[in-house]
Amino acid sequence: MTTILETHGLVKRFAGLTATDNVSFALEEGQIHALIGPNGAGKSTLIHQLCGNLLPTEGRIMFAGQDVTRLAPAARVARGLGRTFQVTSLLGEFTVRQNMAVAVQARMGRNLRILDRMNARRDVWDETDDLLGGSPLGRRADIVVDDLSHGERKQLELLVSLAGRPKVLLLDEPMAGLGHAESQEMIDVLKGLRGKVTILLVEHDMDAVFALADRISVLVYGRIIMTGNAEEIAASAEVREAYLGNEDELC
Ligand SMILES: Nc1ncnc2c1ncn2[C@@H]1O[C@H](COP(=O)(O)OP(=O)(O)OP(=O)(O)O)[C@@H](O)[C@H]1O
Repeated sequence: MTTILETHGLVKRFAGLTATDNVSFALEEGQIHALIGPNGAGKSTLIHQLCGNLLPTEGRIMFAGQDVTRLAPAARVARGLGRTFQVTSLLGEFTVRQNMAVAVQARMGRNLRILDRMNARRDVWDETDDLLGGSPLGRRADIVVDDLSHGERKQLELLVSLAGRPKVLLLDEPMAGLGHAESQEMIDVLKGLRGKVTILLVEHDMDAVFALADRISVLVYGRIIMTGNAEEIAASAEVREAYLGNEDELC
């Protein structure tokens, strides 16, 4: 297995609080690796350091064999470290298909003053339609974003990220705010990405985590207390202890 993203002794301190406490972990190419932990465990702080929104106090982040610890967020995206909910938000008055085309064109490095000119760009539309064709959103391609449901927007944000052809996708709570049917559809969409893109998934929804993750790391008070597969994590007394009061979450 090849490690694509790893941290070495990562530490993030906020005043007196150590939110990331000597975290060393490895994300293997092709896997879906979930990061779980109780509220306040430091999951978002870790993700923010990986995508470059926060600088670590100590330690190193390696991506595709290179040290990216101090690289700006956009430079990480350009190297293939993608994430959802990034700065580029959806264009509410444009259709799903137009939003996708903008994302595809942005990856191709072309001008973002766009849609009229893009009528001439067959390659942009071809790739857009390929991406949409493999998604449940394909049937909503001509709907404007403002008319999409919350779950459909989340799916579109994911697809927009994929248009950047990331090597690794950092997903921060993709199930948040979704109803049961929408969550199930998102799980299916993410299952379809297995083997195509490496995913680090931060998620509170344990059904989704256990349905998707090849590996799971458990973060508690800023430290990774265990990494293993779903069975190992579910069977761990230490992990159950960490979720005390929420044990049902781990069923
Ligand atoms: N900018 C900040 N300044 C000070 N403290 C912070 C900052 N960001 C996060 N923290 C603290 O760091 C700790 C970890 O927070 P973080 O949001 O990373 O946890 P989390 O695991 O993502 O929580 P949740 O599951 O509730 O989203 C918390 O105690 C939080 O209050």
